[in-house]
Amino acid sequence: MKTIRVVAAVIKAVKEDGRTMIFATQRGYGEFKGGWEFPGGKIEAGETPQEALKREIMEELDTEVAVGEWIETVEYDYPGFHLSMDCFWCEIVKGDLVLKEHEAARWLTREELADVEWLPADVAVAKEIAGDMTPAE
Ligand SMILES: Nc1nc2c([nH]c(=O)n2[C@H]2C[C@H](O)[C@@H](COP(=O)(O)OP(=O)(O)OP(=O)(O)O)O2)c(=O)[nH]1
Repeated sequence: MKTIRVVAAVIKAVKEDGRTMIFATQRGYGEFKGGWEFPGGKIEAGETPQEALKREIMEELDTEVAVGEWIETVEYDYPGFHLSMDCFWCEIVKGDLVLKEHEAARWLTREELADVEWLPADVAVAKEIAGDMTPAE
């Protein structure tokens, strides 16, 4: 089966009340339209995952991110292809997260991470991230 190598940004921000929020986007086109994901895309030849991620977030959201720690690499079999997806913590350096390709976006608290319809490959990542975040007091 064909393998698609993708990189995804788990963009976090600390809000005024001290809570950490995660940015989730809803796909606006294609096979998975309507599903929720972490923004990102396919790694092109010659790119490091970090370079691909910075490029994709600039293209999709008009925003510069700093790519931080690697979280995990998701390996998932879709009916037509195998997905290998590197997930990284990211923070916004500059920009307003303009939705150029996505249908919608939400900032989610740890508790809200279970509230959106994640793409099949993302369900486990969302759980893992919730486990890494500090619960609300
Ligand atoms: N970006 C992203 N893609 C994901 C996630 N979960 C998941 O299953 N995918 C799948 C959907 C797509 O089949 C593939 C990513 O492709 P993409 O369409 O975002 O990549 P791209 O921007 O380079 O796309 P394109 O120019 O070829 O349309 O990975 C996720 O959290 N983020």
